[in-house]
Amino acid sequence: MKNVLSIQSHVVFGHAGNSSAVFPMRRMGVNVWPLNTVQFSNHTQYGQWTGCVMPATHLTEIVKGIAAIDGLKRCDAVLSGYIGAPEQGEHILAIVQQVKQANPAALYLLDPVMGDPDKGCIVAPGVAEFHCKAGLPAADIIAPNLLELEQLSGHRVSSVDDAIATARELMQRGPRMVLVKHLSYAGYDSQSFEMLLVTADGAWHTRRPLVDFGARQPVGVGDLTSGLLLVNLLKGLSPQKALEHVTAAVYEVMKQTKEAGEYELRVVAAQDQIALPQHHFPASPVM
Ligand SMILES: Nc1ncnc2c1ncn2[C@@H]1O[C@H](COP(=O)(O)OP(=O)(O)O)[C@@H](O)[C@H]1O
Ligand SMILES: Cc1ncc(COP(=O)(O)O)c(C=O)c1O
Ligand SMILES: [Mg+2]
Repeated sequence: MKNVLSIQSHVVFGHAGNSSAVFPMRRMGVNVWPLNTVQFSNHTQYGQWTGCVMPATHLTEIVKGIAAIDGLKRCDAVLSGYIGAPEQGEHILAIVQQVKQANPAALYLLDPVMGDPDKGCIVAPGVAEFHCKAGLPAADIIAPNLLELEQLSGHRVSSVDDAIATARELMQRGPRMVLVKHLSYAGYDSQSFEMLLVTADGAWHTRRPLVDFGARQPVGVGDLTSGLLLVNLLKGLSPQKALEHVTAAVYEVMKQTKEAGEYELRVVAAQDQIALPQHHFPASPVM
């Protein structure tokens, strides 16, 4: 069984950050060690929440405890997502180094959650800069959405070819794999939801049908997406197969959430379809 140290937000009510990704990752057969960067009542897209950001030293302290019982060598990957303050980012990078010292084969997947004021995703000042300057070079895999891809690269991205070139540009600075987890207006077709996975050797593209949520889009979709990608890779799937599973599994969750008339993701109800999706969306090689 693989072990993932998952460092992201925790919401008590609903699903975002670890509250979105941990259960599906476990359901896929991976052991998850959740380490929470914040504990909030609910995600920030409600416009109000209670709770607090953990002190950055808390993250290091917990990992120190795991090191003290000689547990770090069993860590196969670190996943990071929503962080509450840029200082937490520095502590996370030190944790990644420590894990890699204990297990040189460990992977680091960075989901550079940067916030999107239009969507109501609120992230502390300095976090986006942290991802661009320090996070990117330290990551083995990154999973930006289009907005995050543009911020990491410092330029607009307006087509699939552009997105591939930009992913490769970012790969010059560190990561060896880039998942563009929402191509948005850079995709081929505004009537479908598209993703792109880029490695040194290839690029694969998927599309799935849009589920109409109107203006109130569910939150935590990105966190679910990056968590499932990591699990698939740890389980030894090829990049192409990993992307196909993620595309279908997240679609099943979206579909069931819509059918139930819910706003919060139905990760528990859709667990069997996450494990064995009933839809298949091929990942087509690009170029
Ligand atoms: N099949 C789909 N149909 C409609 N909307 C989708 C579908 N899949 C994902 N979404 C929405 O697309 C957005 C994904 O945006 P993205 O920026 O990649 O992720 P996030 O903001 O969750 O990190 C989310 O708002 C999600 O609700
Ligand atoms: C607490 C918290 N964690 C994580 C996220 C990121 O969610 P998503 O997967 O939609 O990017 C958000 C977005 O608003 C959030 O409020
Ligand atoms: Mg996101």
